[in-house]
Amino acid sequence: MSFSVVVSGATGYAGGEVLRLLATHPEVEVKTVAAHSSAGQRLGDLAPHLRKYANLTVQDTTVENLAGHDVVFLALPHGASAEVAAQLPEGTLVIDAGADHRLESASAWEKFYQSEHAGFWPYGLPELLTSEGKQREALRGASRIAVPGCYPTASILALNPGFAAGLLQPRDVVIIAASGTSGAGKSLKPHLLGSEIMGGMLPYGVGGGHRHTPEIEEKLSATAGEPVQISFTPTLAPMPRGILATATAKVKDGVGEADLRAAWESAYTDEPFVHLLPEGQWPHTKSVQGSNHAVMQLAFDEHAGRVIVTSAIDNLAKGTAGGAIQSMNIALGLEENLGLAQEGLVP
Ligand SMILES: NC(=O)C1=CN([C@@H]2O[C@H](COP(=O)(O)OP(=O)(O)OC[C@H]3O[C@@H](n4cnc5c(N)ncnc54)[C@H](OP(=O)(O)O)[C@@H]3O)[C@@H](O)[C@H]2O)C=CC1
Ligand SMILES: CC(=O)N[C@@H](CCC(=O)OP(=O)(O)O)C(=O)O
Repeated sequence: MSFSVVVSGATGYAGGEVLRLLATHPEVEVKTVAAHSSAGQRLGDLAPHLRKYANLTVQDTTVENLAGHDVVFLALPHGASAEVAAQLPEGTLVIDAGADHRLESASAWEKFYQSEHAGFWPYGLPELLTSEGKQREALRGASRIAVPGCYPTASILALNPGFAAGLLQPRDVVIIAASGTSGAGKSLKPHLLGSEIMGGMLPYGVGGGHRHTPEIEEKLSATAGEPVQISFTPTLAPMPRGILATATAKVKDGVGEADLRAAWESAYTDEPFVHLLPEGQWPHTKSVQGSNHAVMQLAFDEHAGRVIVTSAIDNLAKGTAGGAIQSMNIALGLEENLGLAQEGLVP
């Protein structure tokens, strides 16, 4: 049996990546693609790389066009998914790549998104260690899933094992992450003009203002069982895809390198897509490009009393579309790695 799927936001980077990965998925059939301003056009004229779906005509994102499928992927701008999602049948699996249902805290949502909170769905990060075990269990049979943001995926995976094992201090956590330009979506943005971003790097959202700050804090706090406070700085890197996050936290008294390594190893050793690299190897964004894998390495800086964890993901794969499909597989009771067999694209 195959599951019928509609991808809304199909003409965007995230929706396009969902389609690219689903093209090799043996248990689903993409029946409908939808978007907004490009409705009525042939997908092949807008996204020629998606050959399998070239002859599908882009539909408008309406409840009527989305209903009637087993699975609905929403890859729309923030704020655009909540209203349509609320009108879809309970039995439909709805997977939202946008932010609308990621935050449990209504006040954090209102502060960072300046709009009404739409509610909270199970968080689509299967490897997250929670007080009730791995988040994977909360996704089994779920009918609504909120896919994490790309920076939160890289950052939370980097620090979660240390908080789950009670090894890290909850204050003075610093995360600096570099993202490829596709993280900003396909619409024209003045700070992303090719001639200015190629060959150079710049920070943005500096000083605690980036909307991924509350998302990272909320999930790490739930794991730690106490409020975790982070300072997060994103930067733009001259590459189309990829995130390299460097996260550092002070360790608790008496914690050493062996404790840290044991915690990260035990968190990820059985995970199909998240890996602590062998000692001495450090993550490279190229090695996960196009794949659903996340790779990381840690070091203990004894002088500073801090653990330093560097993690790499592809923002469009594990950071969005890959994570969304992995979560779909779990929710539907399929093998978790279906449609996600791609290795990294090197060089
Ligand atoms: N890019 C990334 O790395 C990541 C993105 N995400 C999230 O995925 C979502 C999509 O991002 P991304 O693909 O980058 O964005 P893009 O700008 O590349 O694409 C946006 C898509 O949404 C459609 N769209 C725009 N406005 C509306 C609307 N009002 N109603 C319905 N459809 C609309 C567009 O259709 P049309 O072209 O026809 O107007 C297009 O298909 C966002 O919520 C983003 O936060 C999450 C993690 C990472
Ligand atoms: C480079 C870049 O601009 N990145 C985006 C993050 C994209 C993403 O994953 O986050 P959301 O799903 O929350 O939009 C940004 O900083 O806004």
